[in-house]
Amino acid sequence: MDKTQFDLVVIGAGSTGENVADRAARGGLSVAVVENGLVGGDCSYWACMPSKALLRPGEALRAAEGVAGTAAAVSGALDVDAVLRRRDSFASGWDDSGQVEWLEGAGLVLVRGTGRITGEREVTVDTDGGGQQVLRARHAVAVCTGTEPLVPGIEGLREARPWTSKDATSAEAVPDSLVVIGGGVVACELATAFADLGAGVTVVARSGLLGSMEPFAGEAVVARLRERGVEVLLDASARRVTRDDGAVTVETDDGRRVVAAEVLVATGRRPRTGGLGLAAVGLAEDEYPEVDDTMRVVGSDWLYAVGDVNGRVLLTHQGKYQARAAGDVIAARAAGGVVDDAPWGLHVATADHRAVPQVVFSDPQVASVGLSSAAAREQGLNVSVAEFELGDVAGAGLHRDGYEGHACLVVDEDRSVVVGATFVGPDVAELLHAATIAVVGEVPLERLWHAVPAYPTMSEIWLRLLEAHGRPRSD
Ligand SMILES: Cc1cc2nc3c(=O)[nH]c(=O)nc-3n(C[C@H](O)[C@H](O)[C@H](O)COP(=O)(O)OP(=O)(O)OC[C@H]3O[C@@H](n4cnc5c(N)ncnc54)[C@H](O)[C@@H]3O)c2cc1C
Ligand SMILES: NC(=O)c1ccc[n+]([C@@H]2O[C@H](COP(=O)([O-])OP(=O)(O)OC[C@H]3O[C@@H](n4cnc5c(N)ncnc54)[C@H](O)[C@@H]3O)[C@@H](O)[C@H]2O)c1
Repeated sequence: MDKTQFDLVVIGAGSTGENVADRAARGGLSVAVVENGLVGGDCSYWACMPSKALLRPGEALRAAEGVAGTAAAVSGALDVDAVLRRRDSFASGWDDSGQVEWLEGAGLVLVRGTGRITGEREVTVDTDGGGQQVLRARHAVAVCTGTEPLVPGIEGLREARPWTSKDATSAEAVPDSLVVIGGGVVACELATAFADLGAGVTVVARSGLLGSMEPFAGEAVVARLRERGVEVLLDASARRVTRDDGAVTVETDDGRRVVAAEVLVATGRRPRTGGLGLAAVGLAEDEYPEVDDTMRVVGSDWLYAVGDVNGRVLLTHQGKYQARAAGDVIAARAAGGVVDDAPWGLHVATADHRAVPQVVFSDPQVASVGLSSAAAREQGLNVSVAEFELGDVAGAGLHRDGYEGHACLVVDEDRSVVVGATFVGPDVAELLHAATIAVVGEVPLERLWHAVPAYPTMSEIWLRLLEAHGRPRSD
């Protein structure tokens, strides 16, 4: 085989790129994967895994402290060193040899270096060894290069050498104090983690927290952070940042000053497309490429953009879901086979539009799927919202003394189906998939009344929410 010619060339071996490549190879294609960092990408080394490894010990401690009887069995604070060493193991010590072994075992060819598009179906790699290799794709090129932190143009911020989520998730030590700029998922999770680990944390958010979710979610996270001694400044925009004698000062536009050892910027992401050569194929270099539901770039018959880089949904599980569709459709198109691109078909990522599940591992956890009530109304749906206090469910009371939590279902009354759900409270993450199934399956409320939650589990929240909504008549 000509080593420079493959059926598919994938740029980026993160969780998305790995899955595009694997699915296409299972479909019979030869695949090269180009990676200039660690095989496995952000999720494995600087995002999901290390951040959750930093958060889990605090959760476990709170769980034990929250039950009379076990509370007496735990004393003292977290063992920070042990937490950091456990985090290291979840990041595989930032060594990707395990993932490389998997990749090669799957029959994929790894090319280490930085790839860029230099023509139709052509990728030129500046290899890690210092040379260049030109890879030609018979059928398709898939760009799976992810996103990078967006550092806003706040005066002095860049010069103050801020932490990004990459620095925070791989931190070797816990700073005495940390100021977090931003109010989204990264800000909430990392503020929680570093507060658990003993840092004095301040959050500076220009509006509320978790703004795209149901308002009660962000409000609950703010309340708990404050209860635990985190200073949360809402409706506060960072105006200027300075670093002197090791300390960082963040000044807000209403004149407040926060001094801390480190500043973490958590203000969103931008596509990692710089230098990728997208301009050579008529696309903007610094924008999320527009794709159809098979992840093919609009206007092209060979270029795909999958996962974070297309900006549809910045979540590992959705990137992998897109990857399964894209890998399969690339193989199908290469074979001249049938393409099933109707909504919910084999080769499309329909769930991206209306059934995305997400868990924020803050304290309390926030788990949501589908549309928020505000988004559903904006879409013109005839919406009703059923709400219930999770703490009033027997299983939740057993789970933790004085359990506090809240949940809601967003119902499209015209179709009598659930289009969104949000659960807030300790350990609600595992409640979410039932809601995802209800939303994706468009299960009529009439039928949901027959899905009986076991007693006494937290899942009885479903029964209470259905009762709060009222039983629909089936005639
Ligand atoms: C702090 C944090 C926590 C998160 N936690 C969660 C979570 O709990 N759950 C969840 O679902 N999502 C989470 N996310 C989001 C998740 O990390 C991303 O959605 C996911 O990593 C995207 O995967 P990807 O493969 O599309 O991109 P990436 O993981 O970014 O992979 C892209 C790969 O492409 C490589 N690359 C880039 N350019 C080139 C080039 N020109 N040539 C060669 N290689 C290149 C990069 O080195 C990288 O390995 C979190 C994000 C952050 C920041
Ligand atoms: N558990 C998870 O699933 C998980 C965890 C972490 C991250 N992620 C994903 O990673 C992505 C990135 O997360 P994120 O928190 O960085 O982004 P985000 O979009 O969730 O939040 C960005 C925050 O920064 C604020 N902001 C934006 N520009 C600003 C500016 N100039 N000044 C001050 N504030 C500004 C926004 O108001 C918002 O509060 C998200 O899409 C998220 O879904 C997921």
